[in-house]
Amino acid sequence: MIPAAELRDLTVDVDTGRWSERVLDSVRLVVPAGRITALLGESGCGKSMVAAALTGSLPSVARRTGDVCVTGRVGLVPQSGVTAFAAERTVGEQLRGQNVEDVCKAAVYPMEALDLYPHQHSSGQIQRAALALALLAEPDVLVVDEPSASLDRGTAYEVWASLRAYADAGAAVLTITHDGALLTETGFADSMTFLRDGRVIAAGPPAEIRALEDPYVAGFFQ
Ligand SMILES: Nc1ncnc2c1ncn2[C@@H]1O[C@H](COP(=O)(O)OP(=O)(O)OP(=O)(O)O)[C@@H](O)[C@H]1O
Repeated sequence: MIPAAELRDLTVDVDTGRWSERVLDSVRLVVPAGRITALLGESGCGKSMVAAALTGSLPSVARRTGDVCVTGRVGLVPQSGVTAFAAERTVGEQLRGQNVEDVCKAAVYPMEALDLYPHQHSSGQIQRAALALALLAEPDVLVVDEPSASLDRGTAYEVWASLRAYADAGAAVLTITHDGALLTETGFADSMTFLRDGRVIAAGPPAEIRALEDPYVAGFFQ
């Protein structure tokens, strides 16, 4: 299996001048092509920092050691979809390309909303617009921060199914999520990695992870 993206002993420290913190500590993570790798963990444990490291967008106050290896082009769907768009132009003006209809369908984005400005969307709608925007660029490595956070269960299922199809077409997909239950029920994820306080505390196929008798991990499957 080809690791399209990999973190090797990644440690990230942030120092704002007023406070400093180790936000990632010796993180090892492999994101293979053709697979969905899910990253889970409590709020503030460092998931978005992993996404930032993989997409070359760590904050300026961050210092890192260790290696970040990415093969091919990487795309990011940020946690807040609205940040993927310029505020002063409609989403339709920014979602341009031959495959717009296809990517909107894959992202379950309602095309009738294309004429709206980013801030005129609901958070679930703009998140799906951001996914459509990322898919338009056909990245080899797709990092999606909370794809189903603002979605009802049915729409979340459709979005996950599209991510599954995108991985099956050959891409390496890393998804940050709290939705362990849906992922194991549907079988959409190939592997899961759990972070706690910036450290990887469990990683493996969903069935193995699900069987762990760790209250921290189990909390994500309720
Ligand atoms: N731009 C930044 N500058 C400094 N520190 C930051 C910055 N962004 C995040 N952090 C810190 O890094 C740590 C990890 O944050 P991160 O956003 O990766 O958490 P997360 O697991 O994605 O949380 P959530 O599930 O709430 O989104 C937190 O302690 C946070 O305060």
